Amino acid sequence: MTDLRKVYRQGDRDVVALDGVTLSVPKGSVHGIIGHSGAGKSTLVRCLTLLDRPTSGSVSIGDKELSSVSDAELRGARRRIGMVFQHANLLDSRTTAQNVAFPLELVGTPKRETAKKVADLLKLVGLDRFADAYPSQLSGGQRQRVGIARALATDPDVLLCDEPTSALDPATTEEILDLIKALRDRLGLTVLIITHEMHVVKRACDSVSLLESGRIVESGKLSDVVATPGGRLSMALLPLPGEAPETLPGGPVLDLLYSGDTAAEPVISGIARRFDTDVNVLAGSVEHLGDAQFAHLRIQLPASADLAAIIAHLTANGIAVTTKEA
Ligand SMILES: Nc1ncnc2c1ncn2[C@@H]1O[C@H](COP(=O)(O)OP(=O)(O)OP(=O)(O)O)[C@@H](O)[C@H]1O
Repeated sequence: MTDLRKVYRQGDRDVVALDGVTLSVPKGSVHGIIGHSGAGKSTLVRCLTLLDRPTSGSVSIGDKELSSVSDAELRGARRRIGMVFQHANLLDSRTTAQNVAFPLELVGTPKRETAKKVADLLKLVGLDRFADAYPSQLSGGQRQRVGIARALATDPDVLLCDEPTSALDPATTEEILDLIKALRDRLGLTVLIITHEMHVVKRACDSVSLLESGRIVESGKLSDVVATPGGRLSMALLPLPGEAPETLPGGPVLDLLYSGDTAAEPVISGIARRFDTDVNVLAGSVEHLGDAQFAHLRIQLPASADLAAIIAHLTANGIAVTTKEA
């Protein structure tokens, strides 16, 4: 999407819901868009699914621009994006198989082809034994699996997931996110997950954008944004406990941010030995993101420590250091 703007007219004033959103998601990757209520997530979903026309800017998949297609081409263009909703939005009077078949019926797919496709999709999402069950007989996680199978029925290039796990318990959330990643691997899908929950981003995404007041204010690979000292996403991905003190009498307080390779080194004992000093760990957070481990530590050194030399040593070892107190 390029320079996407959406302005709503409300009475006599304009509400800018999207204010120049530009984002390119590589094919086959899972990208999270995270934002608080009112950030513009729903508007973005509506513009991406072509339910709403952006005021300006464009949406493309591959080299096909979707936002400027004629009304006649709209249905075909929409099929390139499979949509997964917070609540699976299944038709209660239809069985699992009939729900998945629904988008195929809409485009007039022959019955035999539909039956084969539905059987394949149900297998793919692990629901082949539930083909004849009705939504009321399924758990929330199973219903969401049906929703995902239905979204895949028209062989989309992109899976757009709007708060796909917000209505699920933590264990089911993990199952569904793992399924989405497995489907990406298997089908080469490009996945966009719109969410307000950071754990969804941690679990499922390769890259992430922070949407705020209709703008993307930070964006990048998870491993890059987490390693940006002071970055909003970094602090949200690797938070320190709320009560961690920023200043303390007795000596300087430092925040250290480091990743996988460096995390293998014993950073704290390394400083203690090398500089013959005490190191007080005030707070810490360690996360596995993708294949790598990231750590965020807040430490305090004695007033007598050689601060400049310690910071130079840490920086030389690839550790980002922020001084909380001079
Ligand atoms: N149809 C509309 N008419 C006028 N203003 C709108 C309309 N839709 C959205 N807005 C405004 O655009 C801004 C973004 O809203 P949007 O619903 O996209 O945010 P959101 O991030 O999805 O929030 P939530 O998670 O609460 O749904 C808000 O200020 C909202 O009031």
